[in-house]
Amino acid sequence: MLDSTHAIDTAAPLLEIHRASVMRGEQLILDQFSLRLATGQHTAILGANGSGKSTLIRLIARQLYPLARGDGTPVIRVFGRERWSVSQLRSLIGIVSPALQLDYTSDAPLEVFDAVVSGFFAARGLGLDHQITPPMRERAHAALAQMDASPLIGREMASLSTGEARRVLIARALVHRPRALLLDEPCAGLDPASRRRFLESLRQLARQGTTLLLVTHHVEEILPEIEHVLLLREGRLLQEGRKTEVLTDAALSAAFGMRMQVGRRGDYYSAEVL
Ligand SMILES: Nc1ncnc2c1ncn2[C@@H]1O[C@H](COP(=O)(O)OP(=O)(O)OP(=O)(O)O)[C@@H](O)[C@H]1O
Repeated sequence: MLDSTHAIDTAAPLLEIHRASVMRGEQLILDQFSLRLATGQHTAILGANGSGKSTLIRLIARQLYPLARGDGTPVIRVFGRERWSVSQLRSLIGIVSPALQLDYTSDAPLEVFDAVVSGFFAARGLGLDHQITPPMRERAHAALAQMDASPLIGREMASLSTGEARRVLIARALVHRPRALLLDEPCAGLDPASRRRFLESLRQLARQGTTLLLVTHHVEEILPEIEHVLLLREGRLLQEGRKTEVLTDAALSAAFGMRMQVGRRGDYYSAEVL
């Protein structure tokens, strides 16, 4: 089925990674990694420090390239297609990472609304050649409201708290109404109450139809809506499947290299080192 706004094949998986290997220098960082994400299949990728999570995100964001395969078959496809421009890709999969946050909260002046609306131009802020149309303005306001970030309009990005800046950057990614949001360590730096409030706003997005791909070290951040979990270890897929099958003491202990015990608190999971 073709979607007229993006000319995409909506019957194809949203994201397919087929046996991707990535080298950095002499080191193989991702080793034959595969992932298949259907629209609506909220997924968590869990792994210890150095397991390859950021490398995977950089691969999806096209900031790193996989080793070509001898048979020429595509390693990454989005809605069944290998080639997309970076701006087309952003309008299908929004990405929010700590690296992006660092860039947007640096000292170079940038006002919150400008940061969000400039998402339409894939630019860090607004330039003289950027023509903001009324629908763009409206969409930027709606995305800020969706993330409870409207009161921040007028503030400088550099003046925001970690959690506030993250909400604004998610709003920026949402201006395109992306099919999926890839969130790298979305709760890093948040206190426990802010973390829970933030997770609840992500749940709203998931319920409203944005497919979430969450990359994290923390089992506690796996939203109830996420049913599909991948465990990464040393650049390889250790285990993949339904949350109830993957979040076990044995699997987490293997992923993190230490004895761990999984617990449940209401709709969320928890894990502690024994
Ligand atoms: N530019 C690079 N050159 C060489 N090795 C690298 C480079 N970038 C990352 N690595 C190595 O690749 C491995 C995976 O790193 P990556 O940052 O993807 O892990 P991660 O799971 O995101 O870790 P963390 O949770 O600490 O952010 C690590 O062993 C790291 O040292």
